[in-house]
Amino acid sequence: MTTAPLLSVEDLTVNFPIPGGWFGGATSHVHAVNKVDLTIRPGESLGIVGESGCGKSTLVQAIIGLVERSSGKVLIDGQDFHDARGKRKREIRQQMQIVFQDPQSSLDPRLPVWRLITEPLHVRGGMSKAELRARAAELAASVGLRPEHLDRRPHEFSGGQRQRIAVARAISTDPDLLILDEPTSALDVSVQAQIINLLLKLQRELGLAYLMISHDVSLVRHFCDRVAVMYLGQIVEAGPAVQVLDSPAHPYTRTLLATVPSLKHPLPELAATRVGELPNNRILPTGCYYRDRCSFAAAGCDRPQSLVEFGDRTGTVAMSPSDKAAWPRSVRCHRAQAGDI
Ligand SMILES: Nc1ncnc2c1ncn2[C@@H]1O[C@H](COP(=O)(O)OP(=O)(O)OP(=O)(O)O)[C@@H](O)[C@H]1O
Repeated sequence: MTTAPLLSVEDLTVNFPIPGGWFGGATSHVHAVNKVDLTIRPGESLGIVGESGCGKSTLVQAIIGLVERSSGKVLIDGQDFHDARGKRKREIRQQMQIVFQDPQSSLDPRLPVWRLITEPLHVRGGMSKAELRARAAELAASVGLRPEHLDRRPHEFSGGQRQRIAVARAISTDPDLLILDEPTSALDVSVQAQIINLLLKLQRELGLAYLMISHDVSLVRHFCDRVAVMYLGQIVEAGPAVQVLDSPAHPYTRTLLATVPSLKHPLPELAATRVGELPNNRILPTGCYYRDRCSFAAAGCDRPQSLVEFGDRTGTVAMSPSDKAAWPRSVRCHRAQAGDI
């Protein structure tokens, strides 16, 4: 049995114009997100990993409508929320909420906790102050805050508690999907696990789907069902998190993982990068975007590479018999597809 996707992203592209031309026009563009396709089913969690500047934040901000897409579609339950208008647009938008990295800057310091938590409901309208307070108390309890916290201001809380407030606010509209933008990276290590456990508990209780971006590959392996690896605005490899992160296929994924000492790798030689930094994303390379940095580059890499499903490198389908067994692995590298590397 397969479940229809909750979120479908099709061919999503975001180019930022760089002003400087005649009369203030754009002379060139930053190609931040390049033709990304992804899906998330109800209750599933997808992690996006990749080095700084690869386009993770822009991708999720384009999905939720915080940055303008240049082309492509974002469908929630089959409906494109960018094309919807008025009340319908707000309804679709409320199915997705975002939790940012830094709770300090995402919470208005002037408001008490009960108002912060119920801000999205306040904006939606139709609830009395007493109803909002009652809902705030329920939400606070579900994230581990106490009733006496409701009248305090954000500065009276620790970083971990502030992130609990941000999570309570994000779930206030009963969304189906939470976007988690590095949700624990601004927190002390001792507190990170508490927030992750809270998110896992809420996922079990509320059936939430998560789209998480993170630099922390070990966290993504632990937290997410599936992972997509981004390089220069493209997804270069995707599949079940454990399989992709334990036996990476794309040379870039191997390089990324070679910098994570806590992961165990079955491959003897992981690092596949010869030289260099993330290339200039104002002028996209022809052919494989990773070609100039890849020690496996060969004939054929100068042609554009497609993200193609391929056989499981470990030879097992790990998650049978659940729906998750249907997850394909895919890679954007013709040499990996052919089993050459
Ligand atoms: N508003 C903007 N105008 C121009 N370029 C931008 C803008 N926002 C992001 N970029 C560029 O788009 C590219 C992708 O940036 P983005 O922040 O999405 O990457 P990231 O993978 O999230 O990085 P990090 O992990 O450091 O947050 C970068 O080259 C960045 O400089």
